[in-house]
Amino acid sequence: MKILRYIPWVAVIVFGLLVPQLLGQNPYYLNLALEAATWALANLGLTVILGYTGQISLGQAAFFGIGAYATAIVSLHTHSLWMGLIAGIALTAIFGLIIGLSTLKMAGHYLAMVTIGFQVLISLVLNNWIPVTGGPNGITGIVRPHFFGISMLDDKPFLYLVIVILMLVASGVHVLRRFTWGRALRGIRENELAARVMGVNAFLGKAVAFTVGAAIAGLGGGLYASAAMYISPSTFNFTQSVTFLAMTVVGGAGSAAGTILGTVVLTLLPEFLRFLQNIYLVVYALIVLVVVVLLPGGIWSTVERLWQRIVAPTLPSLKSGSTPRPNLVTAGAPVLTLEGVSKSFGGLKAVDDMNLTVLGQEAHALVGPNGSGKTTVLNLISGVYPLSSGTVMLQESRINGLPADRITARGIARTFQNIRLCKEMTALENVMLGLHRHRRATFLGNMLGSPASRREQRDFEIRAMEALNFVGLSELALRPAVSLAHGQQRLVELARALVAEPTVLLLDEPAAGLNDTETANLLAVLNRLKSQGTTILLIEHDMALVTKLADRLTVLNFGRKIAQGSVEEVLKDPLVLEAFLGQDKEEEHAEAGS
Ligand SMILES: Nc1ncnc2c1ncn2[C@@H]1O[C@H](COP(=O)(O)OP(=O)(O)OP(=O)(O)O)[C@@H](O)[C@H]1O
Repeated sequence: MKILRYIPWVAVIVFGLLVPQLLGQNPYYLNLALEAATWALANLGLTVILGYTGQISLGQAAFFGIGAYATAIVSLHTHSLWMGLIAGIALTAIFGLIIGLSTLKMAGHYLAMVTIGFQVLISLVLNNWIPVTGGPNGITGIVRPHFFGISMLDDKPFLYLVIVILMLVASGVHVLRRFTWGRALRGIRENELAARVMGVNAFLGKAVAFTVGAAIAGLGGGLYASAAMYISPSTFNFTQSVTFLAMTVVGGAGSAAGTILGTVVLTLLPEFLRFLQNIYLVVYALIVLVVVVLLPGGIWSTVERLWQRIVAPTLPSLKSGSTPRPNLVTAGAPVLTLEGVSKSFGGLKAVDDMNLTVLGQEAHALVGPNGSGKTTVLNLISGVYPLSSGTVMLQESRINGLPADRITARGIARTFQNIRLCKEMTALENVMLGLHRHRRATFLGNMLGSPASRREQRDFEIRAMEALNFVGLSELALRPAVSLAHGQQRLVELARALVAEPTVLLLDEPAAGLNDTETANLLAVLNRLKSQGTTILLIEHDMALVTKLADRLTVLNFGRKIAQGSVEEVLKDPLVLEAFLGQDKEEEHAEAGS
């Protein structure tokens, strides 16, 4: 029932608006609620950075602090909290962007170290830049606004204001997750290389995630400063950053609702544990650990799973008869040209002076013994590796030297030998990621749930369903990729490449690991693609499949091209026979020896 889907929204809004009423006039609880609501904003920033994009930030309290101080200082000078908030958001966004830019060179633990360093630096500045920050004494007398003529000096109306702002930001973060940019960020988290090859500029995505995540924390910090009317550096230290991280992870970093839940739970927990006096921190830490270990997706992921059992998501509709269309090029015209392409890894020449021309609408197979450089050729074409020398032309334009996402945008799409799907995302979402290069809606539009974002979402859903239907998997569209069989995962990858409407489709051993039935099914799909005029460059060890599909064949051995031509011609070539027979003999020896 569609109406059931709105119940969580209504429940959240009613609960949020009831909280100030339920707390009555108790100043302690009102303060606690104000604190939790502003912390929840800092944590929503972390949802975008960590939960969606998978980037560790241990400096969220620094962003929160920069927002608080900038808001306090500017609002004290201008007597306007709104001016203060704008300054706070802008300044934290700039700092967020700077940290985000460091992701070009840093990832994982190194990035975590950068954010810790940033946190420590900001704490030092807040403590020691006394003329501006007031040093350890902090800043007092921070203004509270008038809003539509209502004074916010009382905690209760101010709490209402903060809760409304929190809900607006939370709904922005929530809807971002399902639209194009949110999907791209999640793609970066789950499989950055796959996302890049599907046309996502991962560096830009991470920089934007940090900028937006920091700006949201800055907003939270500004509201915190106004709520407390007094700030000092001790509120924005490393311990607070760790607390923010714990709140986000315990609730569920991957969703806005989980983040708010985690913030509420870990704000209230110390209150419930006060009776334990000295050992309450130990118990607090144990509870956090237990939740993190037992519920890796956070408390909310369990709630979400239960909810999906009650309200099962419905399959998007399919337009009958439509199929993904390749970007057609003239049959027989050169489409993809490699000239003098070489790639060395240290002393090893994996590809050596390779020349290759793929013609329009042909299926061209690249074969050769193990380690002969086939996958490296595909990696060079798709921008995964830079070339050591040579050029790669797609029709008239040179594509080597471009980043992978721009090469995809020019018309190259590929699959991988070792399947690279975003495993926690559904098959449908994985395929929709392949449509990233066709996006129109902006990041902000996605967060605001703009009509353009909604239209794009519907259009992408239909196109992705068509592609899944084309490979025979539309019924499994809503299953997480990780739950699909190996052969099905290969077809999802193929569907993901098809929706990009490539000029040239690169397939790296699509039949690897498939049984006979799955291989026959794959061959039928590839033959249908061929009959539509798709230009295909394929690596494959299954020579039966190659013989049935390929128009021409190029053979590599030790990184060098040793033969090229029609399948029949090439398979009679003595050099080719020697290369393959040599390999067979090696394999026989190996088997005899084992
Ligand atoms: N990133 C890398 N770093 C170092 N060496 C590499 C790298 N990628 C490939 N190589 C080496 O380059 C050579 C060619 O590897 P490549 O994977 O292109 O061969 P292949 O023909 O695709 O093999 P297979 O059929 O087994 O997949 C191999 O010796 C491999 O070890």
